[in-house]
Amino acid sequence: MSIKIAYLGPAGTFSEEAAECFANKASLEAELEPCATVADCAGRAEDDAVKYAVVPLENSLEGSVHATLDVLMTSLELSIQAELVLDIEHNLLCPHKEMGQISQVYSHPQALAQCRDFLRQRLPQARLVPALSTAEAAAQVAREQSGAAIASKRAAKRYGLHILAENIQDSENRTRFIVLGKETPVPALPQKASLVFSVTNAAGSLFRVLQAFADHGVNLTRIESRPARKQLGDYIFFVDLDGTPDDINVKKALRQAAKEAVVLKLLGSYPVLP
Ligand SMILES: O=C(O)C(=O)Cc1ccccc1
Repeated sequence: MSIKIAYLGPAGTFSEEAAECFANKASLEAELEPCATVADCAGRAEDDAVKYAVVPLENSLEGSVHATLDVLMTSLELSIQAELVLDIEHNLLCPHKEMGQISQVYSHPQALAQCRDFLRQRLPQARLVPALSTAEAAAQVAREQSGAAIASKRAAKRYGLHILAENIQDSENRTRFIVLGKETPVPALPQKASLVFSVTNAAGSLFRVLQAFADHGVNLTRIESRPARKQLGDYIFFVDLDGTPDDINVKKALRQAAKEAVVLKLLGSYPVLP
């Protein structure tokens, strides 16, 4: 039986590639459903219209995708089911072949930022215009027959655009995608877990939460702060760690950390897909 997977669309995005990759690795027969925003993707999974939502979380050059952190922070039902990392190659796509005529470059804000050096050197005069996704930018450029888009080669093919420059990202460019859903994933090696917490605004409060992981020898692989969206200076913290809450040391560390934090929520414990 085929299941549905939502991804940040339209067709031709890196999220579509990640969703295909996840379906293959998990041997799922899947129907992929494009959504306009990360929040829409998560909403489809929350409403049970799809089983999974595949969204970008973090990029090696540009850091976190805030829309995804916001979904993780607010969603009560979704947890992280799996993660996968993709190499991202960006290209400059255009309806014509003249680099000199480009006055606007459209793309997802992360893609524009990942190609900053190229844009500064080769198109210093161009206005950079954010789009909902790289493929949405390609579709718009094809529709309007003006400007250029930063997107994949598969988007170039799909929307009938010329590739004016290949491989234009600043340096090694990898993106971590997560699979959101309502299931409790079946343990497989290696495992990671993600959590979010807040602390009081007092000396040592963050230190004491982190100390819990150090005390029990749990390796943290990422820490990220985001505004708590209450008042200026209030933050929440996202942490990833090696292991699962089934590991005794992780369990103890989480119990100790939860005592020190104001709130602490587990976002999922999941396999890292090779
Ligand atoms: O816009 C896309 O294609 C996405 O899937 C989001 C994104 C943008 C830039 C790098 C990786 C993912």
